[in-house]
This record gives sequence, C-alpha cells and structure tokens, in this order.
Amino acid sequence: MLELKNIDVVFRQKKEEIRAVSDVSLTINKGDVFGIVGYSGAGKSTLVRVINLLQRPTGGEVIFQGKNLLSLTPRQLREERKKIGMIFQHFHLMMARTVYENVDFSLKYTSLSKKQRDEKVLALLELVGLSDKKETYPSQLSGGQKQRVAIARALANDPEILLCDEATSALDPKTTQQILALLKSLNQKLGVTIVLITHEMQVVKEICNRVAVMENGQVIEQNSLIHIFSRPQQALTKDFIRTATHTDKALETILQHPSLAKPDQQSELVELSYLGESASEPLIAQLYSKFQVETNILYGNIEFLQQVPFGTLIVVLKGQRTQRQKAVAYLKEQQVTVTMLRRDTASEPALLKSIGGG
Ligand SMILES: Nc1ncnc2c1ncn2[C@@H]1O[C@H](COP(=O)(O)OP(=O)(O)OP(=O)(O)O)[C@@H](O)[C@H]1O
Repeated sequence: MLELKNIDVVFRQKKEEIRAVSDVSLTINKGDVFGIVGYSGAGKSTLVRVINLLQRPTGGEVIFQGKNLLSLTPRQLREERKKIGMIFQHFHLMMARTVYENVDFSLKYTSLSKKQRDEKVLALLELVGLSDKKETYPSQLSGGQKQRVAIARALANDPEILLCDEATSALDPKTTQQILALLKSLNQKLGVTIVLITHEMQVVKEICNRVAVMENGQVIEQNSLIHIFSRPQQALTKDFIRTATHTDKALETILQHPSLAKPDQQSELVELSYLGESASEPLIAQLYSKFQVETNILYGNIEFLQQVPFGTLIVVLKGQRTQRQKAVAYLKEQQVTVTMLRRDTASEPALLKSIGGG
C-alpha cells in the first residue's frame, strides 16, 4: 500500500549539509503495524513526515496506493492526505476547544451534514473510550486521554494509514500499554495500517508485526518482528533487543558481581535465545548428559512476540573446552541463538559488544 523508494532528505544550513535520511527504501503492506525504531537523531521523524509529504524528500519516490505523491497537484495531494492520519508525541490539540470540537474540526471540510458529523464525532469518541468527556477541554485531561482525542481526530476522515510519531513517549508505562492496546484494536477492527516510530523496542514488541531499525539516516535492518528478535544481524538491533528483554540490566548486574561468573579456563559466559516451545530445561539437561557441560543460569526472561514465546537466558557453561564447543554447536542445531559474551575484558562496553552469535 505504501512504498518508499530510495528516499533522501538533506537539510542545508548555511554551509552545512545534514543528511537526515539516506537512501531509505521500505514497503508497508495493508494491515501492517510497522515499527521504525532508532535512537534520537536517527532520522525517524523526518522519514515518517516524508510519508504524507509534510517533509518533501530531496530524492526518491513515495508511492501510496499506486500513486506517486510527489507528482500530484496540491489539490490531489490534499485528497490523498485525508487517507493518511497522524498523531504526535505532544498531541497537538486545540486547547481552546472541547474534546468534541477538536474531533469535529477534522470534518469541517467534508460533505457530511451537521447530523452526520455529530454521529461521526460521537462514534469516534466512543471508539476511543471518551464518550463521557466530549464537553471537556484538553487541559482537564490526562496525557493518555489527550492522545485518545488525537487518535479520534486522526481517524475522522477514515484514513487508510495512521502515522504515530513517538505517540507514547510522553506517557507513563501503564498509559503507554493502554494506548498501544487501543492502536492494536483499531488496526484489527478498522483494518487501518499503522506506522509507528519510537526509540523503544518495548513499544515495537507490543504491537508491531514488522520492524525497521534506523541509524544515521539509514535503515540498517528490516524484517518481521519475530525474525528481528530471533535473528538480529546488526549490533544496534541486538542492543535494542537486550533493552527490551531487560538483558542489558542483567548483564550489568552480573558484571558488577564478578563472583557470579568468575572467568576461568573451564567456563564461559553465554547468552542463549530461543523462539517457540523449544523449552530451555530439557536442552540444559541434555548439555550435561550428552557433553558433561554444566549450565548455571544467571538470568532468564520470556517475552511474547505476537503470541510466540521468546526466551533469553544468560548462563555460565562449565566443562572442558572441547566439550563446551560441542555443546554450543548442539544448541545451534536446536535453533538456539548462542552469543558468547567476552568476560576477559574489564570494561563493560567491551563485554556488551559480544562476539559470536547465530
Ligand atoms: N528542519 C531541519 N533542519 C535541519 N536539520 C534537521 C531538521 N529536521 C531534522 N534535522 C536533523 O536531521 C537529523 C534527523 O532528525 P530526526 O528528527 O528525523 O531524528 P529522529 O530519529 O526522529 O530523532 P528525535 O526522536 O530526537 O526527533 C538530526 O540530525 C536533526 O538535527
């Protein structure tokens, strides 16, 4: 439904050139909840604004439902933009208008009668759970409620696609969960495609089916959510996943307490991750019975990615070197991703830059 082809955005400031987006190509399919994740300054906001041409790219094409948006007249573009809703981190509501009026404003330039508009606004407010707040002003609402108003407003023209620019970044964790659940239910009920940009892989993990990772204006990796988690290719993607699975904190604790994983010739620190039901316990028992390798579990976590369990373990493998190598090869055969964690280096970043994998 949406194709970004070789998108470049270059900002020129005096003598300086800032390449905010560099040769990005993405395809977003109807019904996707597509996550774009990256740290601050990676180019996410600029890229998402290219989708509705709030930001014109300096190069590339934006194909929306078969039409190249860059070749449309201003009037044609206005029509296409109605099919692209957008919500923002700071809601962008009109503070002097009530909740009702904020949503109704989007219907001002439609052909709907007063009565049809009224029905539509009330239905939208019900959809986002705010029927009882229609006469309230935004200043009297919580952050989560404000974002619900913004969502209702963005849906007023029945968009095909909803762009969410850090839509939960100003909200506390519980409200974030509620807004993500609402977005997911809108995706399922209305079939609206969602593009969500965020600096948190936790957010992506909750509702996205596909993910692109951005760094320095480029998409460095993109795949299905499950593939990204189970087979991350890039160091940055691995970092994001460690944060989302709280493995980063666990590694920090392990490092601060060297007695937990004392380095010696007979043992090594390893991160294991696995998808689906390939339960860890029988495997660990097998490492001992088949290879006489003992496994000491220092940390364990399980997440659900679109209902599929994804487990992460940090373990110390103990046994003869050759036996440990056989055990690792066996784990890989069983579709477990094995990342050897360097313990011999004193500094933490070096440890986090793990080696191995796959
Ligand atoms: N209008 C502009 N003029 C000049 N430079 C800009 C402009 N907008 C963005 N940039 C620069 O482009 C780069 C990407 O910014 P962008 O806001 O897209 O990143 P981001 O990943 O969304 O980060 P954040 O979450 O902090 O907004 C940054 O270096 C930023 O300073």
